[in-house]
Amino acid sequence: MAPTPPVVVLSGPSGTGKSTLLKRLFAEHPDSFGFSVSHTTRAPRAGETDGVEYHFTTPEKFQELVNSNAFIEHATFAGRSYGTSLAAVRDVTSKGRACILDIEMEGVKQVKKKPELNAKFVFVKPPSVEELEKRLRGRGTESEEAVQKRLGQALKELEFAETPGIHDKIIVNGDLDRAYKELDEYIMAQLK
Ligand SMILES: Nc1ncnc2c1ncn2[C@@H]1O[C@H](COP(=O)(O)OP(=O)(O)OP(=O)(O)O)[C@@H](O)[C@H]1O
Repeated sequence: MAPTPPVVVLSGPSGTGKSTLLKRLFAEHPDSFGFSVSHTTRAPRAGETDGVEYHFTTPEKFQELVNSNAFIEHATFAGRSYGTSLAAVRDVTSKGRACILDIEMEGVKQVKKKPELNAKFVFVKPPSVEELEKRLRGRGTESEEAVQKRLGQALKELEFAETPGIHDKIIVNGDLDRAYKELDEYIMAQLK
């Protein structure tokens, strides 16, 4: 039997380039990867379908899932809960695809406590905080207040990433092509 494909956790400050790198990875290897479908208590937006973008869930049902230890990581942002269930991860790996989790620091800490997942942890680092600020502004998706908030959080994430033994691979996303090559080589080696 083929071995179960790996779970790869990608984290790093907002604006560091995770989505950009992942988009390219998925495009270049269309059959190798999948994202797990998360649970959320937020309402579906127009065009969103239950079980596709998210598993839309009531707060009561979400709490039941927390209590039954169904989530490998979960968190609440702005009053809405989000979680990644083990079943959602296995849905991806059982199809022979590596499951990529794009999560933030608190989620990383929780997944770290699940050694049975055998996850690999990749951290995407900006070349400098100044460059990160430039990218966040350049993306043009955030208000000034949101940029400041994300930068404050980024400093915490960068400090956390210094903890020895947290990440299996740290990639500095300075030159995009070079960073992509490093990510591609590391992840493809995990798939062998
Ligand atoms: N190596 C790079 N050099 C210059 N600009 C980059 C590089 N990588 C990404 N960018 C740009 O930086 C901005 C932020 O990238 P992206 O949205 O991929 O970040 P992210 O880490 O996924 O952020 P979030 O966690 O908020 O979703 C984008 O405008 C993207 O085009």
